[in-house]
Amino acid sequence: MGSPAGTGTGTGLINGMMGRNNIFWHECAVGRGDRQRLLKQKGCVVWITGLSGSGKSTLACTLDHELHSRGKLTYVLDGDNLRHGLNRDLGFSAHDRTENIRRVGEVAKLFADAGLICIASLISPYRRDRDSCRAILPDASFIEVFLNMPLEVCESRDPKGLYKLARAGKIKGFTGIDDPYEPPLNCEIEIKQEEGACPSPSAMAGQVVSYLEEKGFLED
Ligand SMILES: Nc1ncnc2c1ncn2[C@@H]1O[C@H](COP(=O)(O)OS(=O)(=O)O)[C@@H](OP(=O)(O)O)[C@H]1O
Ligand SMILES: Nc1ncnc2c1ncn2[C@@H]1O[C@H](COP(=O)(O)OP(=O)(O)O)[C@@H](O)[C@H]1O
Repeated sequence: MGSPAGTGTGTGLINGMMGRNNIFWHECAVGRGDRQRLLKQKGCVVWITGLSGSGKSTLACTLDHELHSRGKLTYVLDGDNLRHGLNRDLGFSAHDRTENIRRVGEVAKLFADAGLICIASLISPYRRDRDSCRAILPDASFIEVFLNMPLEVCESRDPKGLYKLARAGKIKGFTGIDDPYEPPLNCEIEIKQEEGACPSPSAMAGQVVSYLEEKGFLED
């Protein structure tokens, strides 16, 4: 299943489909289904979006640990971390954020095709960019998780002191302060405060694990 739409024939080149600029798609005999059977799980992308300080990295790592302890193969793509390497040339303009999300979406797609449960945690403030990532994944294998924490909560946490700098005008274009965040309209999972309290990291991860179990991603 190595073709662009995940529907390859398993033999040789698929002419026409990717024949753009004389570049063709090459199919291998071992496909996504074979890898999934080996791993006893289904490849997918858990895409965590939310404001800085909403708990994206905390959820990603807690979920990673929980799935790993259940014998599942996972990999975390964290926005902050990727900006040290793959995306080190990008800043925080709308154009650069879009390119950031496009690249991470493509990498996440490869991990999912490899059969892994890929956990991506990025602010990803633009709906259109998240939807573009969803569009390149096979049906239902893009799971958007909205960490819906109020700005006041995120700002009061401020573990890196960035909100303080943004309020002081020392960082320009900070998401939620003077740069936009577009909440999802149709996400698979929303994590929010209950009676004014944020769920614990293990409760947040539990919500995602339940979804993955229910939809059959934790078996082949
Ligand atoms: N201007 C501005 N706006 C938002 N965030 C900023 C900014 N400058 C630096 N940072 C730090 O970068 C982290 C977000 O990187 P992402 O790759 O997730 O951002 S984005 O998806 O491209 O919007 C973000 O990490 P998290 O706090 O983990 O979200 C910040 O630490
Ligand atoms: N569910 C939670 N309950 C309480 N504090 C949390 C929770 N999730 C994250 N935090 C704390 O909030 C801060 C920001 O979390 P982090 O995961 O770094 O957010 P993000 O990756 O979205 O910037 C950290 O200090 C973290 O310990």
